Amino acid sequence: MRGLLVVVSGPSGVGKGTICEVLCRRNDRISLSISATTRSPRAGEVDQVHYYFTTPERFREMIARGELLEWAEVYGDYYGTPRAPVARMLESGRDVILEIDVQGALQVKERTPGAVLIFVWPPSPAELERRLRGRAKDSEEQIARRLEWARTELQAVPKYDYVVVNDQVEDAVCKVEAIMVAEKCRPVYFAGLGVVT
Ligand SMILES: Nc1nc2c(ncn2[C@@H]2O[C@H](COP(=O)(O)OP(=O)(O)O)[C@@H](O)[C@H]2O)c(=O)[nH]1
Ligand SMILES: Nc1ncnc2c1ncn2[C@@H]1O[C@H](COP(=O)(O)OP(=O)(O)O)[C@@H](O)[C@H]1O
Repeated sequence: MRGLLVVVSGPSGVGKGTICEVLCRRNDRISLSISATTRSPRAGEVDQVHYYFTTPERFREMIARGELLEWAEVYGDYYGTPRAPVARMLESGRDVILEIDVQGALQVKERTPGAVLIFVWPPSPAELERRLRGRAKDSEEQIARRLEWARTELQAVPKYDYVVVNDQVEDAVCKVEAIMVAEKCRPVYFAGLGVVT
């Protein structure tokens, strides 16, 4: 059976990366898609592991060749999902998580029927700011920009299928796992197996 395509979005610092890492670590049928980006690597980030770090020229080539499932400009840099690895993993039956922004998520929703969109939300605005600062990976200017953008992203929440509040990481991961199990029991998921024609 084809894998499930799950989109995880939410404001910067809410804990998307933390949730997805735990989810993939304990479910060996779930893979995280590696995005391409023109942003510079942060300390500790490894090319081809955390992102495919690339130039704006190369990124524009990928767009022109149709190599990206979706792409968007976020905080002044380009980010996009390489299409081929995602298609390969889904066809082999693996579930795939795209940790991407709202603009990209809505493109996936339009182009990929069956994709499940999950929005991760903080327990409070103050806690979001605390996490963003606690991560200590962004400048004050970058933090202000990310908090401002969080207010814009909030408007897209009704277009998502689910909202998961990330209070305790363990609870949030369990909720994402539960959503994935439930989505795999929808009749539409069995199209092609003779259950739905
Ligand atoms: N549309 C799109 N957004 C992405 C992609 N990869 C990452 N993003 C989003 O880009 C934003 C910035 O990501 P990043 O630079 O890693 O910063 P962080 O979210 O603050 O850790 C986040 O909202 C990510 O979800 C992608 O392939 N496509
Ligand atoms: N449920 C949580 N409670 C407390 N801190 C958290 C929680 N989830 C994530 N964090 C912390 O918040 C910071 C931002 O998390 P991260 O996963 O990098 O966010 P994002 O990927 O959404 O930008 C990290 O320091 C992380 O350890």
